[in-house]
Formats: sequence, C-alpha cells, structure tokens
Amino acid sequence: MNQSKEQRILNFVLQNAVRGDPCSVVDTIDKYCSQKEWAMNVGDEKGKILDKTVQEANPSVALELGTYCGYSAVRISRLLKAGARLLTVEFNPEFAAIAKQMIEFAGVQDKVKLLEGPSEEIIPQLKKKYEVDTLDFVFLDHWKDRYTPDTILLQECNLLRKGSVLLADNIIFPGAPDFLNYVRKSPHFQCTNYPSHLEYMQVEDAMEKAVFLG
Ligand SMILES: O=C(NC/C=C/[C@H]1O[C@@H](Sc2ccncc2)[C@H](O)[C@@H]1O)c1cc([N+](=O)[O-])cc(O)c1O
Ligand SMILES: [Mg+2]
Repeated sequence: MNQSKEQRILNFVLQNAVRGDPCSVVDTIDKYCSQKEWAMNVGDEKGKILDKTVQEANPSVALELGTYCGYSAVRISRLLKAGARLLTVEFNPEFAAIAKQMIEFAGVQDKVKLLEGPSEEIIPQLKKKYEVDTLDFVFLDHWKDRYTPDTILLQECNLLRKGSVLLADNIIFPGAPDFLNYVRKSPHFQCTNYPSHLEYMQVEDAMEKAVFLG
C-alpha cells in the first residue's frame, strides 16, 4: 500500500531532522514542503506571525484546532514557558498518528496533549475532562467553516477570559469570510489583520488576531 504524503513528510523529518530539536523539525518540514510536496502547514512566513503572537500572549494554556502533521504544534510548544501546555485537536486518525510521532521526535511531548476527535465534541470537554479553566491562546487552522461555530462554542463553554487571544490562519486563502465577519462585527473582540502569503506559495493570504474583551 503506497505511503501517504503525510507519512512521507514524517519520514523525511525522521531521516533529516535532529531528534529533540523542535526548530530543526519545523525547518525540515518547510524544506520538504517547499521543495518536494506542498502541504497545508502554516509555513515559515505565517509561522513568524504565529511565533510573535504566541510570545506576546505567553500562554499557560493554549489550544490548537487542526493538528494535521503537528508542524504548528511543534512551532507553538517550542515557545511555551516551563509548565505551560498546548492542547491540539485532530479528528483524522491517520493525521493524529503522524502528528504524535512528529511531536515525540521534536521532544515537545511533555508540553503537548493531542486530543483525537472533532472540535465540537472536544471543546465542551475541556473544563471537566482536561482540567482547563480558561484558554490564554487559541490557534484556528482546521476546517474553515468550523472557525465561527467553534469560536461561539468556546464562549458558550466559558473558555475565554478578558484578553484571550484567538489567531486564525487562512483568512484570505482558502478564506474564512463568515469568521472574519463575525469577529469584526462582534463587540466582544478586538481584531487585527496580518497580511501574508499562503504557505510555500506566492498567493496572498492573511491571519486575523481576535482578542476577547469579555
Ligand atoms: O483546508 C485547510 N485546512 C483544513 C485543516 C484541517 C485539519 O484539521 C482537521 S479538521 C478538524 C480538526 C478538528 N476538529 C474538527 C475538524 C483535518 O483533519 C486537518 O488535519 C487549509 C487549506 C489550505 N489550502 O491552501 O488549500 C491552506 C491551509 O493553510 C489550510 O489550513
Ligand atoms: Mg492553514
């Protein structure tokens, strides 16, 4: 049975990156996906925006929706302070298995908890089952039509506090128009747009930061 693209990305990392070095894992994925096979990792250009936003928020508890191969989970967790944790949600079992190995190879497994299942099921479990009080940072990079319902769900589950930072990928391509509308029109969010480019391509894209005002 021939390998999946995601398996080929993982194998390239296992053979070319430095075990226990998250930066080398991130750089190696970017090398493969820019030179060999495109894949929907946030990439290095938007990754730098992600880095700055994470460092500014300096979260104790962060949530990622859409793990895929674990690129942004490794990228985010490498910046977390001692004792801080990232919960990342992935519902595709094949992707979750790849991401688990990617996270372990990078040596960030003590900071990252991969939750398998759809975000709409996992989010309501975060407080009781995963001992979350409120979320300091949320990275949205899953199905684009889930950004808005999941943002509403996070509020309904009282998982956001004054100052919680949401960062959404792909605002332009593939686009998340209803999310953009929702957060920009809502009195509960202060929004900032970060123009960028689609990972590994010369296509316009952008990220949107939405800070919850309570
Ligand atoms: O479609 C995109 N992303 C969807 C990502 C989806 C990821 O999240 C879950 S869905 C899920 C996870 C958790 N809960 C519910 C659903 C999928 O199994 C995948 O791992 C995308 C597409 C392009 N592009 O250029 O076409 C570029 C990008 O940067 C993208 O992020
Ligand atoms: Mg994306």
